[in-house]
Amino acid sequence: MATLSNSTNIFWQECQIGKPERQKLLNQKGCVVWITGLSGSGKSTLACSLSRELHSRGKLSYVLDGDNLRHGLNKDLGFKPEDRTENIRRTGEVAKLFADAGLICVASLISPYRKDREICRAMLPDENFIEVFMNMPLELCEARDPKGLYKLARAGKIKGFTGIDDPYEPPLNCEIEIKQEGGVCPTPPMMAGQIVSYLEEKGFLQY
Ligand SMILES: Nc1ncnc2c1ncn2[C@@H]1O[C@H](COP(=O)(O)OS(=O)(=O)O)[C@@H](OP(=O)(O)O)[C@H]1O
Ligand SMILES: Nc1ncnc2c1ncn2[C@@H]1O[C@H](COP(=O)(O)OP(=O)(O)O)[C@@H](O)[C@H]1O
Repeated sequence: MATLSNSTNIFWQECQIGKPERQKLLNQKGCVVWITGLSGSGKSTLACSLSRELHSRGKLSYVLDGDNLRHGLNKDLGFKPEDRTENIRRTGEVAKLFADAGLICVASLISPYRKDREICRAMLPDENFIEVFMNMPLELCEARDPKGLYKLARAGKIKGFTGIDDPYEPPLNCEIEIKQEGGVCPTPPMMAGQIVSYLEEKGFLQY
């Protein structure tokens, strides 16, 4: 894997059309909504529901889904800790570009390690990184098991599976937490509504 900061003699190029001009055009503020949680916790479901809701309001978003990125940009990476770290770093950099483009970038990755998420947060002004924790119990995720991966992990056929034999470090100070109420999971539109309310309140849905 390439080491970081290997380039020398490079200079930052500015353009006359910058983030403010793009945000004005779109009438919204670019930011990153970073959804973290166990496999099966509902990250992709929330990302898609949120993107649909924003679209219906005339707001431009783009979803960066961990599974999808691993089909292309991150296809050279596996699930060893250092590969996950690089996966999150690259996604953070791409998300930063989308936010700079003026979009509401929705990143949905397990992103199990706190320090990796903090590195992505530090790439942006703090208020522009909105960390959403899918706080669903492992038992629920495992019961859902839509891809049958927990079953394989329990059988020892997948090694280093998050929540089984690889750690998940919950956020300590996320902006939004999605959790069950009275043992019931909010519906996808309800989860998306929670994020939209936050974005509205913080002024991201207008410029
Ligand atoms: N060992 C192991 N641990 C966790 N997940 C695994 C593993 N192997 C494959 N998968 C599948 O990969 C999806 C997670 O990819 P991510 O890029 O989000 O993972 S990470 O953020 O780098 O940890 C994850 O997708 P989601 O279920 O949507 O979370 C799994 O389908
Ligand atoms: N709010 C919800 N209520 C009920 N089922 C859900 C909810 N969110 C997700 N699911 C279901 O749980 C499973 C895992 O969701 P998914 O979005 O793929 O999770 P992740 O991306 O975190 O792996 C899917 O079968 C999905 O339909």
